[in-house]
Amino acid sequence: MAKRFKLIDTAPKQETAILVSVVTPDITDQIAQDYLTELEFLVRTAGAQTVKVFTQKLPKPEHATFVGKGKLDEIREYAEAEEVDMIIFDDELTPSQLRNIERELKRKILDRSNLILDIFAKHAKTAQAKTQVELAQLQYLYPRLTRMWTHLERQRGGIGMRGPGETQIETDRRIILDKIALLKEKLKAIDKQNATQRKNRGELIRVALVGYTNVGKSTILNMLSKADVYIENKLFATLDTTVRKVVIDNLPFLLSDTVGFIRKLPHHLVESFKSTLDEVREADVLIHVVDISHPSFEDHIRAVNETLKDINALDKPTITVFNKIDAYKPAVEVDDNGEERTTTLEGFQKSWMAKNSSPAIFLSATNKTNIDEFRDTLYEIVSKMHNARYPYNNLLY
Ligand SMILES: Nc1nc2c(ncn2[C@@H]2O[C@H](COP(=O)(O)OP(=O)(O)OP(=O)(O)O)[C@@H](O)[C@H]2O)c(=O)[nH]1
Repeated sequence: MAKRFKLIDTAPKQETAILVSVVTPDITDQIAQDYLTELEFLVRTAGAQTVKVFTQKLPKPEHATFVGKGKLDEIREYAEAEEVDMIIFDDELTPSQLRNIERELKRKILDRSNLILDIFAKHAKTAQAKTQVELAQLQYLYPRLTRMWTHLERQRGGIGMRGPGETQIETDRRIILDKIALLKEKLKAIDKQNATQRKNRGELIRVALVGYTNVGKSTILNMLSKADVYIENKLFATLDTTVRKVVIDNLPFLLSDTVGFIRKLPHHLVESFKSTLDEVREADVLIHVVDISHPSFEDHIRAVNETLKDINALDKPTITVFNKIDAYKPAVEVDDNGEERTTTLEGFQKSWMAKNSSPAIFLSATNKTNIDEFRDTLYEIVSKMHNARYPYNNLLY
């Protein structure tokens, strides 16, 4: 008798997610929409699929449950009917909000911080990035420990790990605090090692690429150094600082790529990634890359400048590179009289130049448009610095 085989689908099922955000009066609808689009991109980068978005306008997020009771019921009904795997909130939830929401919705609950940490964990490659992510994860976990202890106990081998007179939670708190202290020590040692490495690289002029995530920094680094840097249309493809020696017309300098910036970055993450930004802090010149095809690129510029200000790097000589001009879409705005105003690329360029004195280049790394102009500008700035540093030996390598 012929055997009948049943085909079994072995491909892992993509997890589905509902996104939830609160729109407060201090942000415009456009910004609220932009945050959601960004969250959806984060979800995709993490490997899940967004199936529904819930938003609620509130003066501020509800203290106990982030959104109101009615909205929570709506979310629960939808999640149950459609069997959605997880609900993701667009802000960092407090430990008690997380507990309350979990009790109500009985599903996996994540927040923006969680999601970013997860993506960072996947992308971390060097010891430094891995240590930084682990530290941030533990700092996130510590105040939310109540529901996590069983997991930790299991990880540590369960019974027998407890100190004298400690409850399980206390044991886990101790485990976490010990681990946090250990990771901080490890990071300090790595930082020291990196500082020595930076010193040993000699006195070449140092240029750092900075910018919002996914703007094309790695593509530009590649283009200039012909290095094979990992490029992907995902957020935070670059977590580790990459440094390349670049030579333009006999002029050598160092070029580094750093972690992309993002709004609403979890506080712990900013803290633990501060040392990654040493490369930026110690650079002589910054190349601030902007994705001009993004509808909120001006907001991104502000977010990056705020971080630069935080690390005292805002006053460094900077070239602003408006990348992706091939994909620029003229912005249409309605003015106070109800008239539509279209900002063309040329129009924006003119108004930017009128307001800013530092060099700005409009280019497309993909189509190689205006690359020579960019190289020339970079050469001019770096060579001036190089010559000032080595007045008697211009061609020092
Ligand atoms: N249309 C267009 N896309 C570009 C251009 N330059 C880069 N990209 C695309 O933008 C995406 C992100 O590029 P990356 O170079 O990885 O960006 P990044 O800023 O290093 O990203 P992070 O490491 O995530 O911060 C990729 O899909 C690139 O192919 C450009 O000039 N035009």
